[in-house]
Amino acid sequence: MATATSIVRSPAALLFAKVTVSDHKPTPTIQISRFPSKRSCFTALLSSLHHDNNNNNNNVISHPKPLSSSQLFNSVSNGSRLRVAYQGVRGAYSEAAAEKAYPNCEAVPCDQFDSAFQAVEKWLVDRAVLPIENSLGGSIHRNYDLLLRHSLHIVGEVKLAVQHCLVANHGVQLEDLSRVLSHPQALAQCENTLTKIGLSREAVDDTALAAKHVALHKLKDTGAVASSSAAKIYGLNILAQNIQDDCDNVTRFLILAREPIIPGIQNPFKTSIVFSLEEGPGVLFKALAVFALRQINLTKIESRPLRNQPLRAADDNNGSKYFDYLFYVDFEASMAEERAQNALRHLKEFATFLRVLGSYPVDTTMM
Ligand SMILES: O=C(O)C(=O)C[C@]1(C(=O)O)C=C[C@@H](O)C=C1
Repeated sequence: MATATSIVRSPAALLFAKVTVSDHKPTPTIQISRFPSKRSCFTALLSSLHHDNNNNNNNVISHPKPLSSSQLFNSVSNGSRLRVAYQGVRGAYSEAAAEKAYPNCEAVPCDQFDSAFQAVEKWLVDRAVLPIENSLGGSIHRNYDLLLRHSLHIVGEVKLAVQHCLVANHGVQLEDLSRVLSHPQALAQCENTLTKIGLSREAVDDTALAAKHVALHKLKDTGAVASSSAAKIYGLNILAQNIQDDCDNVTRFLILAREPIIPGIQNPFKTSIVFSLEEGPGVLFKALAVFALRQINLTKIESRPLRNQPLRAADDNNGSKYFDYLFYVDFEASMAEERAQNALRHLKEFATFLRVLGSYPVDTTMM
């Protein structure tokens, strides 16, 4: 058996972990070991689902189970097809995004976004495909925070048209439903429709997990907002199609890898950066001007709290406090272009922190 041992750097703790990568072992069965505990009323429901998963007592719904952080040391890559981690269970939109990015890949389900980041860092998979923003629901803040906490590189983006269905068990009518389960982003994208129907909403980790739960527990009063492929996988009936509030509902996913790609100039490229600034009048204006001065178009700006020092006293000592922010900016230029290099050199002169997250081809499939 050929094995390769590599040292992988865990940026969060600045620790070094030893990971063994084998290219001959078969892919191990990946199991759920825990569910997040954030949503209290839903915890019992989720743990019953967990129990069902582990007993594997329903062969209609026995699919590979998501990778959790605790299993990351026990799983190996078989070295054949490209392995692409996504968050969710089979039938999630993220799985479809992974398959759109890499049509012949082995899509590997992970229970949390963080597990997908770690799976790449520990060489268990080759890439991760994770949602970053949606045209209706906005940014997926958790992934912005994780991008900084981990040291992966953005090597591409993929845009996916998201068409939600209201799904339920066969024989269940719309008027039988009192609540609906789904991912918070999916619920937000269908806000108006769900309000009109008058259904109460409960959040779960992904849309396909919602469908799976409704099917597994043969629920009669609860439906799910999920994809038509999730309905098919879990044997559910589609009560309504295209229920998102706008028919042009697109989610943008990032493709993450251990190594950056060499930026090109032949195709349209985009670069993602994160930086922080001193407090003061016009500082953000000055930061954004480094791009405007060079005719570089910005496509996205997001601010997130700088977590290790969220509050700072004002210089004038009048007792007021400022929040500290990180600014995430996407701009339309490749790092191979001189104007992009000059812009970042200029920004570095006054930014208190700057990191290039990746320079990668623009997904032009939905333009
Ligand atoms: O729940 C899923 O199916 C996902 O893949 C997650 C997710 C998201 O996080 O935004 C992906 C696409 C849709 O916007 C809705 C949910």
